[in-house]
Amino acid sequence: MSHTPLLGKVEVAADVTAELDAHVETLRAEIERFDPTVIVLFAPDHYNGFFYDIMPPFCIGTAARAIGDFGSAEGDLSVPAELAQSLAQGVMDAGFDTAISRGMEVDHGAVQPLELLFGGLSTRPVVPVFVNGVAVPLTPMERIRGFGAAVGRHLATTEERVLYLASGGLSHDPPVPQWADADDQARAFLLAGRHPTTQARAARESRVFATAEAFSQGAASIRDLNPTWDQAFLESLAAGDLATIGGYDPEEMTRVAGHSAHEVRTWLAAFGALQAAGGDYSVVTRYYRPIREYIAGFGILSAAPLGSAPSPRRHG
Ligand SMILES: O=C(O)CCc1cccc(O)c1O
Ligand SMILES: [Fe+2]
Repeated sequence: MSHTPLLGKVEVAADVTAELDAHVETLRAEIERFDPTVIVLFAPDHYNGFFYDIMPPFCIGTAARAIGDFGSAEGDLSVPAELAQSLAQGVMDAGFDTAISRGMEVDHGAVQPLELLFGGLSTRPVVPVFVNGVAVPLTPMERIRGFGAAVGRHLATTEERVLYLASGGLSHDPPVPQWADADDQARAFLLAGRHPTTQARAARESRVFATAEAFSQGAASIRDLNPTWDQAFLESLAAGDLATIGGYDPEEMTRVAGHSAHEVRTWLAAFGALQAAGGDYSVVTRYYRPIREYIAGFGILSAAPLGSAPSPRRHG
């Protein structure tokens, strides 16, 4: 699912809020029926936990703490360390040289789906898997599918009932600084801006709120949402056609869907994992709406392996 730190913080038409809430509720019920023993959470980061001093394409956390940006929950995630470590070994054995962290810091990108779907940070065991979705250079999209598949193949050898959960995207272009056009101060932040002062954090959050306000009135300089691109992405995922998405060109993604559209990497990793672990899948819940107030093409797509889906909605 998409995330946005503006959720619940800015005004959106009541029917849109109701529709989004209803779909989150559907997902919640779906997950409750599935009753996962562990959640593998593919999440991006917005220069809160990962910076340019060391920016890996992937990182598996054996322990993690949420930093609490934009009023999101702060505190420890409940990470099954041994499982996370064996997962890291498994994907490395499969040829994906993942980074690991024994003290990962995560932001709203990881926390929002946990709060929405589980009511908090530590109600279920979670293995956080950072997927870089903002800091160029970016590894090819096909590599992300492969990485996800390695995760799925490894976990399929365990007794765990795994929920693969991805957070991010779809098309959106929030005001996250870019190295290429950043001034010295912004570069210092992008390089190693961990644990900002309260004032620095507040300034950053105000900038996002101001941009969202302008954007919803059609007056921001950020790239527009791209519902056509978003729907095509969801359609390929729904059809199990991960090869098409694996062939996306990152530069074109930036151009047509915004600098933060690369967060869809988390979705590709999760569906890659699901497909590798369980074979063909069918969609259970699908939702999409471009919501400018949230600076988000907001989507939800859930799926389960064919034959195991809890009351799947079939087409035709
Ligand atoms: O953390 C930041 O500064 C950017 C936050 C942000 C804003 C709008 C939509 C998003 O999906 C998002 O992540
Ligand atoms: Fe984001």
